[in-house]
Amino acid sequence: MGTSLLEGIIESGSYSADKIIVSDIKLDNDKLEGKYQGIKMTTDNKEAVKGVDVVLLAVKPQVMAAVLDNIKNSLANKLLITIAAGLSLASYQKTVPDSCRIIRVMPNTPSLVKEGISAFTASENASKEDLKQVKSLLKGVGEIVEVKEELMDAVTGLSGSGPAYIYMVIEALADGGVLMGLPRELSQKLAAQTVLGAARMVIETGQHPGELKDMVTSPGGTTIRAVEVLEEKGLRGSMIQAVKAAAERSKELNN
Ligand SMILES: NC(=O)C1=CN([C@@H]2O[C@H](COP(=O)(O)OP(=O)(O)OC[C@H]3O[C@@H](n4cnc5c(N)ncnc54)[C@H](O)[C@@H]3O)[C@@H](O)[C@H]2O)C=CC1
Ligand SMILES: O=C(O)[C@@H]1CCC=N1
Repeated sequence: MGTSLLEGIIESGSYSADKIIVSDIKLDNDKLEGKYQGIKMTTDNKEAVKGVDVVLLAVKPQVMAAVLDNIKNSLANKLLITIAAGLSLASYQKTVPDSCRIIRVMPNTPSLVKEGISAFTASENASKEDLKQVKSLLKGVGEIVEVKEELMDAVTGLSGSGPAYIYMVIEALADGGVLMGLPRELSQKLAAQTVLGAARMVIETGQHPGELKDMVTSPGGTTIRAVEVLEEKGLRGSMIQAVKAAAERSKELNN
């Protein structure tokens, strides 16, 4: 996820590569350094955060405590942005200096192609400038919305993890096309563009998805036969339960 954000941020022009230091214990130096002139790479988190104004943490929730403990002495007066699922603002505040402002963000991987959506929530000591900064950083990679912290687990279950559910839908649609005789490549193209087009219809017309579904569904036609199958097999119930399961897992990660 860190790489998706990094590449989206640089390519959208939100930040130039020569202002960024990437720290990762497993660095793929050649790849990023070759691609983005001036970007600095290190495996030393402590070194990386020393002279900067903004620190963005993109490690797994399970290693966050160790990473924070290692860098906490360099976080005074800095803006800390974290994209870790589940971890509350309070869980960081236990470790970082009081003067450190924290913004918790839940992005998603389509940020890589500037079609992401990120939700964020900020600590009380975050300034208007901090909010502006995070918005300008993330707006280059897609939509951005501010939410109350108690909604972050639900956001994680929906838009954070959601791209995976939709990739499964696209893969399954393509399999269906292949089953009915379409070549794989054509089938995948038809599937992906259908998902993209349907999403655009919801966003651009503002119509209820049920109403848009009805527009496709001719009486006695092909679509209603498929809708009957999807209802029998529990597509909508499965999606609702999937979002719930992921949101509950997000909550568990804070324990
Ligand atoms: N993958 C996704 O779609 C999303 C992930 N997130 C959050 O992003 C974070 C990263 O998740 P992924 O990108 O999926 O995991 P990942 O395993 O692909 O990336 C984590 C990176 O952290 C590095 N790393 C591990 N320990 C480190 C340490 N001590 N110091 C410096 N670097 C270290 C790893 O080498 C790796 O490159 C998680 O907190 C996750 O909850 C948030 C939204 C979406
Ligand atoms: O699977 C995960 O835990 C991360 C958080 C949201 C998307 N991926």
